[in-house]
Amino acid sequence: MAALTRVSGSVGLISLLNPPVNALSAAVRQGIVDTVRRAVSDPQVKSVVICGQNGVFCGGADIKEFGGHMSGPPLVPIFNTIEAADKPVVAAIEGSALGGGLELALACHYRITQSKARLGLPEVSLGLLPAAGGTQRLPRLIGVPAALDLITTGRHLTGAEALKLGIVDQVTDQNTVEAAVKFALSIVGQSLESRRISTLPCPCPADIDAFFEGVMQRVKKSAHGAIAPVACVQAVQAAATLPFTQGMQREQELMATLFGSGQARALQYCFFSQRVVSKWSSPSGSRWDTSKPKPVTKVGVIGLGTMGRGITVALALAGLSVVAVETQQQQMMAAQHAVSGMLERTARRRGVSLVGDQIRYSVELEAVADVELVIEAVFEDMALKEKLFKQLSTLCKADTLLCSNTSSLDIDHLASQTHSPQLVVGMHFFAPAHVMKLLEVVYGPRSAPQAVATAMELGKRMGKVSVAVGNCSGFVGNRMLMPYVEEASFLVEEGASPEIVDRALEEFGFPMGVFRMSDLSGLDVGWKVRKARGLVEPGQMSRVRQGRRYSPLGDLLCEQGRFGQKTGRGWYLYDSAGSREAQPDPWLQSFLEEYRARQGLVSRRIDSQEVLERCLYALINEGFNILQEGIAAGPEDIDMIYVFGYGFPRHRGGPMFYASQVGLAQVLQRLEHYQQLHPDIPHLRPSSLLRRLVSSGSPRIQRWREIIRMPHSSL
Ligand SMILES: CC(C)(COP(=O)(O)OP(=O)(O)OC[C@H]1O[C@@H](n2cnc3c(N)ncnc32)[C@H](O)[C@@H]1OP(=O)(O)O)[C@@H](O)C(=O)NCCC(=O)NCCSC(=O)C[C@@H](O)CCCCCCCCCCCCC(=O)O
Ligand SMILES: NC(=O)c1ccc[n+]([C@@H]2O[C@H](COP(=O)([O-])OP(=O)(O)OC[C@H]3O[C@@H](n4cnc5c(N)ncnc54)[C@H](O)[C@@H]3O)[C@@H](O)[C@H]2O)c1
Repeated sequence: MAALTRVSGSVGLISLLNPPVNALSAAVRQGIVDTVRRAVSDPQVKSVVICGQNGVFCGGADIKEFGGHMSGPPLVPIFNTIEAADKPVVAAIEGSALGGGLELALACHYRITQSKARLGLPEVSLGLLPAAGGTQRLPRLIGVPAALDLITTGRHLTGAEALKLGIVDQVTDQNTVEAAVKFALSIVGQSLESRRISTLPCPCPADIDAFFEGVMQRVKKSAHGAIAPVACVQAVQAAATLPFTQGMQREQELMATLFGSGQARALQYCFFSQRVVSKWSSPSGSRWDTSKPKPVTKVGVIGLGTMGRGITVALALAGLSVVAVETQQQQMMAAQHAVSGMLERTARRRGVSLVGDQIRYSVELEAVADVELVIEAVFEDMALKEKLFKQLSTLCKADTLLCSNTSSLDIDHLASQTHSPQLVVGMHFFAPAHVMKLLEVVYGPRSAPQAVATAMELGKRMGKVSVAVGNCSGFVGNRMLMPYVEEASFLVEEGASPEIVDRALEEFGFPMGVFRMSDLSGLDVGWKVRKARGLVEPGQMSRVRQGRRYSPLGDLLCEQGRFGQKTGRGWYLYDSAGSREAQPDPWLQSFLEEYRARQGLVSRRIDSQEVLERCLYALINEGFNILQEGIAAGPEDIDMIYVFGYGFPRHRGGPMFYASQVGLAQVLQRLEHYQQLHPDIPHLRPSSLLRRLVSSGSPRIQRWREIIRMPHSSL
């Protein structure tokens, strides 16, 4: 899995071969040991170049090996041997040098890279740290602050950025291996003393203790309970304060604490799930590998409110031409201004040039007549959308895909308004649409495989994690959110405060609890939806609606004009309208006391365990219903939707993975317990799929799809 050839007379060229990313599997590691030994002992070899075949240097350790028994030679001694070699070793980096791949390059004496190659130490995103010397060599090479940034965020750099930071010695736009071989020939016989990074002193900031204290505080705050970023800081601190050998020992100790952790398992599950969801399939049998996307270069966006603006920016940044239509003149002007601002800021942050001239604005719907795909983002009003889809179906080209950004309305019904229902799918973006990574692609029974494939491909071009899901009210994400939010309100009726509920969820790892989140997005949004569903009875306090338990608390707050941050009060109090600093509101406390008294509710103490169980198990239970109905193809789809769209802590793997870690039998038992206490709450009734999985012995999450597909008795 690694080959040695002699090129240009005296250069030993070692090529890693393990497609697609030359991951450092046991066989590759053994290959490196053997080829390095041969190259070093061959008198005809004067210098060495290490490269990867097929245009990729190395994607790091083989993550698939982490789940099982690790065999084969370990990386640390291999890299130490390379660094200690008395012949110059040059890394020729094409494609990617990530994780162990970059650590291999850091053990070499020189690094030459393609300008567009991706370099980085992304182990933290897998719940690990760079444990083949990365935490000790990188700070010695580029200094502590820059190394900390890369190691604690895991972000990737381009070759050009890596050159600026001093990680590589040369960047080329020519053939990288040829450039490296030429370079290797030119340095034969030169001293390697200053090229062995492990022997260099570690450049440190002045007051090192205060510096690390500050860094640790910042990292802990943004980690939301993830342990790997904290361990990364500790490892770099060891590089800054200890000799290399002791630092390496500390790196290994810290890695040992992370390696078998539940968080590492969850994060590695997320890595593979993100790839699993791109391989979509639908119950009708259409699949990613048999459905060819239609080429799309020009897209129409209808409605330039909150969502339409972000979608326009996302499309333009992906290099597509956009025709943006808004009927309200004033909105149009505001939208043009907002889109330019978003583009400028994003372009500046990404270091790319502006792409605003690809957008054409119009107040006439006819402007989209020649686009290949339309994304509708007008008000959430079925009558309005029906009319629009009828018009679009007539005025667009016969093969134009018509997509809706609706958050909950029936995609099949919209499709039925058009001449070609097979060309209609949902493209459900999340706000802000140019930032949020999630895209739910909603197919109906009549959607053509090509329509789904095209929407999925377009999502990918915009850098989204696209998940294909079936059509139902709220699709996957919002449907599961409903029981979660409802449970939170029930808990407040029963005696909790919004602060108690939010604190428990934030300690679990959500960036915001239910109530802070509702205040941010606006209480009126849910109010409108409940009104449309006929659930709102103005001024009424009844706790049963449409035959099931209902909490009117949100409606009562809206009736008081409390819409959240935008009005300066909602579940919390804010200094002023638009302010973000949430304070507990004494008014709300007395309002709740009065409410409970009028309802005859006796307030009780509610602890964080109950908050987590009631909110999360209700959400998870709905996830099982969704899987059972085939709305999501597998647990990975649900988990990626929650991680990328709803802030579910990635280090918990998503709701379904979390349930598998808690134990399905335990989740079932607690749901049964709460259902007995609250028989009027239907979403606490355990899903029959959950029961089936438990009676099948609670198999690993990777096996759930088999059980879901198995025919079963409905008794
Ligand atoms: C490389 C990429 C950027 C390429 O992206 P692209 O879009 O082109 O392709 P895909 O992402 O679709 O990938 C294609 C295909 O390849 C699979 N794959 C990718 N990378 C890997 C990998 N590293 N390992 C395995 N498989 C990989 C991917 O799954 C796709 O296949 P699929 O079938 O799913 O379609 C991009 O792929 C990417 O970003 N890859 C990951 C890069 C990364 O994160 N690298 C870091 C890996 S971790 C690492 O390197 C650790 C090192 O620091 C070494 C540490 C040594 C530790 C050894 C263990 C010590 C244990 C000590 C504990 C002791 C405990 C005790 O004492 O008990
Ligand atoms: N806001 C969110 O967080 C969010 C998230 C996901 C999905 N959505 C969905 O996206 C859609 C739009 O939501 P929004 O929050 O951007 O709404 P919005 O009220 O901010 O904007 C809607 C825009 O559509 C325009 N419009 C109305 N009728 C039109 C027509 N016939 N032709 C052209 N423009 C027209 C309005 O003037 C307005 O500018 C809704 O279906 C909503 O459910 C919203």
